[in-house]
Amino acid sequence: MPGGNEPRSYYVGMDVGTGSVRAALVDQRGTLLAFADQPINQWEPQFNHHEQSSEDIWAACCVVSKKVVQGVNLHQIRGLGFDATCSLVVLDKQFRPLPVNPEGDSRRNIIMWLDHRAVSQVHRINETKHSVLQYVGGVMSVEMQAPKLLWLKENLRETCWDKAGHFFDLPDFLSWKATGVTARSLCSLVCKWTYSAEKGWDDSFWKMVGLEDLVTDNYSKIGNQVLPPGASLGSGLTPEAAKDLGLPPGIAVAASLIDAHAGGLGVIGADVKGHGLACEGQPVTSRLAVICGTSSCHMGISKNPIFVPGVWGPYFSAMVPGFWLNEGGQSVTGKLIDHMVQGHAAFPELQAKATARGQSVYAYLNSHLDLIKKAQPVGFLTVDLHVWPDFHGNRSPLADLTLKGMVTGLKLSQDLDDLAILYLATVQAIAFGTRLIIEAMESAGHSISTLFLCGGLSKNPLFVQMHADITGLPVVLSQEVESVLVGAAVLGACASGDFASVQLGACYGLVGETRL
Ligand SMILES: Nc1ncnc2c1ncn2[C@@H]1O[C@H](COP(=O)(O)OP(=O)(O)O)[C@@H](O)[C@H]1O
Ligand SMILES: O=C(CO)[C@H](O)[C@H](O)COP(=O)(O)O
Repeated sequence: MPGGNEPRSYYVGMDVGTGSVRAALVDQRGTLLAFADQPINQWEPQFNHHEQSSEDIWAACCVVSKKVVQGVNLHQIRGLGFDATCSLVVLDKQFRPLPVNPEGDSRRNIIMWLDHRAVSQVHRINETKHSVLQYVGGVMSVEMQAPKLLWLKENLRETCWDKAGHFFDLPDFLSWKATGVTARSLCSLVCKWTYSAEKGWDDSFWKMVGLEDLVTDNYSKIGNQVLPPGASLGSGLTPEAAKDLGLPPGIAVAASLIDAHAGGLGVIGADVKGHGLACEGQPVTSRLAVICGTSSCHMGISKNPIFVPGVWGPYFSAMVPGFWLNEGGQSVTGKLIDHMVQGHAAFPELQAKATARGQSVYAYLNSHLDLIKKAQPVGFLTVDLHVWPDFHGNRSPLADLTLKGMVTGLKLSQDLDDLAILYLATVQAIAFGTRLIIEAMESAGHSISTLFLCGGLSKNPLFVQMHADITGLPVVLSQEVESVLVGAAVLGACASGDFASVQLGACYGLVGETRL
């Protein structure tokens, strides 16, 4: 399809991350032509409760969509794809927001992916040892949907649970909002809801965990029409949504992806020829896509199912059709780095100095580390200071939400040098966490030769370098930094029929830079 000088077709990708909504206009060669972002609200009404508003998120989608198509011939826009975090959206029978909080604030109708309120619920679910748990690494995460649903039933029975008509994963809410079609994506249901691509829903699981009411009406509240990512939904964009988004009514809208899976799709098929990389000529199963933003998600695919204790999956066709997927994860990586840096006594000084130099605090810290390192490489500055990064539990491979963070080697001083070294130790701790996940995946049967990084943290050269140094693997950065958005646009391209599959759409991501 690609080729020729003038792009014939455009596709819009929409990526709803934790902190902001991003949109991109992408052409049929996978080139990103326009980008816009818009922050979204987050509430943390109490510790471990993280909430958002579906109306606030949709409004942000409308802002960024209109921005990226400014000046474009709307008739050339062929498709729209969404990816989003795996947050839980709650609507009543008339699709109106319902409160997920005891305050009854229905603006806050989303339980976010990193919310850890449902601890006792997930403990009871794991106690059942139900067979579906084999397909989430043996232990269900508190961040998945069943524990949160059980929490709503047990804690907000009258104000939320009994009134609820629809429980959506956020990516599926967005595609419903765009098309009026309540079909769910195979990606979200397989990865976060225990749905099996082969067998569908398992009644015995929902009954065993006390959510038997979801089985009634053939799972109407959580989805009984399931489509592969990239499938075209209904009659496409509704006139109302088209007006909201500033896009042509009727354009194809794709069944969605979770954000990490869109990022994985956006990079894992990249053309690596000519860079002398270990993975050149190797199967795509030798590549590990690491989508590193607020959290980090480690996406490895295989032709046959691989059961990795403590690593989510194996999930069939949840990211690349026809492949099994294992997803390792670290719940807080960017968020942890922000937490450590912003909470340090020297942060005001850092902020002032970075601003004076017109730099981000991370660019400033990276250059400060180069300034204070001695004869040895910068990584040796932390020889006496170490961080254990599980401040929000361990998602993979230990799969233990009770674990906490730890710092050892602190002194009485709290100056800018101390902050820089603590920042470095945190980045290294995250890279060691990635190494632990890779070791678990390889012991179970994966064979990984190259890391493909994308997401906000991939823009931090120190973060990338520490991943290469500590895992001992080459790290590939794609030419297009917004790979998650390219992944979302690939969905729209596939739904439009211009590409026969998401793989074909995704293999035009190009490698721009490598690090060894
Ligand atoms: N240029 C950058 N340099 C260093 N860190 C960055 C950069 N851009 C984003 N980040 C970090 O990445 C995280 C946000 O990741 P991103 O992928 O943009 O968002 P989301 O997690 O919402 O999808 C934040 O912790 C932020 O500090
Ligand atoms: O569990 C997830 C993916 O499977 C979450 O959606 C992801 O961890 C959050 O992404 P981000 O860090 O980019 O906000």
